[in-house]
Amino acid sequence: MKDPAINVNSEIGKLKTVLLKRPGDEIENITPDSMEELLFDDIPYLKMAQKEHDCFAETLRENGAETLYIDELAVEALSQDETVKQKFVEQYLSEHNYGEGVTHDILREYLTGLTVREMVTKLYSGVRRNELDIPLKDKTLHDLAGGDASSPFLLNPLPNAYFTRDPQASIGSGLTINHMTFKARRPESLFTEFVMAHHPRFAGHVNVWRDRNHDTRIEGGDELVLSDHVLAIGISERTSSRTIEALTKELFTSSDSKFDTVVAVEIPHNHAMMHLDTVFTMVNRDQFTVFPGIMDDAGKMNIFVLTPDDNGKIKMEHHTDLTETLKQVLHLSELDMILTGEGDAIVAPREQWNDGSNTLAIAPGEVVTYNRNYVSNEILRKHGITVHEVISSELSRGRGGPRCMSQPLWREDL
Ligand SMILES: NC(=O)NCCC[C@H](N)C(=O)O
Repeated sequence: MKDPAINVNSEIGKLKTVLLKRPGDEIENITPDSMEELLFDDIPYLKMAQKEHDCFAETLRENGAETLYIDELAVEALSQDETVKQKFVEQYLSEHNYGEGVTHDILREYLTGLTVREMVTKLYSGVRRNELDIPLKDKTLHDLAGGDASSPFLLNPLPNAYFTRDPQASIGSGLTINHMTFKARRPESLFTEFVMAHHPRFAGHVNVWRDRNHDTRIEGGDELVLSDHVLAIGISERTSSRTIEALTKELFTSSDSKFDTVVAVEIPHNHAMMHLDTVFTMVNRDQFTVFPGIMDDAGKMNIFVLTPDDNGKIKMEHHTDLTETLKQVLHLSELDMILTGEGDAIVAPREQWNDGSNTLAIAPGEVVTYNRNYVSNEILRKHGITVHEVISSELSRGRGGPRCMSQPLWREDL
């Protein structure tokens, strides 16, 4: 790939460019009734969430990272050409089961009548049923009866969009554009698809290792780039073993990829630990954070190391010790595994719930974390890590931390 627009060969190389989404009106469209379906445990106070997010973004900029916003990139990509905008709207509607009919036509007319910026903002925040005037005689059974019709939205809001880690994942000179697990998040990666295909900064400059047009699931919170040839991928609530196998095959066979080892790590399937990065992150060349709750009482877990064999197939080894496995694949003689909340029976799960394990490395040994996880932050400092704390009362209500809120697009190579 000539002039790649993405360069991510580690979890810890100095962060130079990162993709974000500032929380917007989509947060105001969460209600107690829709909260669970929208994957929130509470309703954040938007003004404060925005202040906190601005503080996060400012911390990244102060430390040398360029911040790009996915909605801005989408506006630029969809403004390239009227046909791109039309194609995007058609696909967005068809993925919401408005393939044809009066509601489809009214929504299409409404959305394409907006400026591209208004349209993008609107799609993130959602379109309410009462915003559009659909005459009763034109309503279909789908508009009137049960199911979806009981929702106040024709197009649901996308309140999880500020977790930019998940709809895609940068790996080497490319990315995966993800088929996400829950309906509430699936539209998010359509924005990525159009940005990568039509934005002048990215079009023709990224390898797409796997696109979103698959039935099997994967999310970026499960995809960790441990080195320029080793990936860790969570087998989780959100990422299936079938996807991991297919992605591994693609990475092992593509001439643009240097990856030759995939460490598939099985984690519990639940909302507190929905992705690998909610329980395990890399903070330095030989230092990691881990939430001990992912292991059994003997400290064991299921880990599968995938490598190419001599016949162009994939061979697999079963391991049970995370530290030993990492030492082996990363060729380290020693490794420092830092326990979230120091492994305390109360502090560790409390801080993990508010993303105490979800650190974002901005350079080797330098991380951004939520200030509320003060025990884990102190432990990190004791282990020699530089910690930049950001305010976090409202952002954490969406169950994601600094790593979840950021998609690195460029890191300096180590
Ligand atoms: N990488 C991450 O762990 N992202 C956090 C995503 C939280 C969001 N509410 C979700 O359930 O998808």
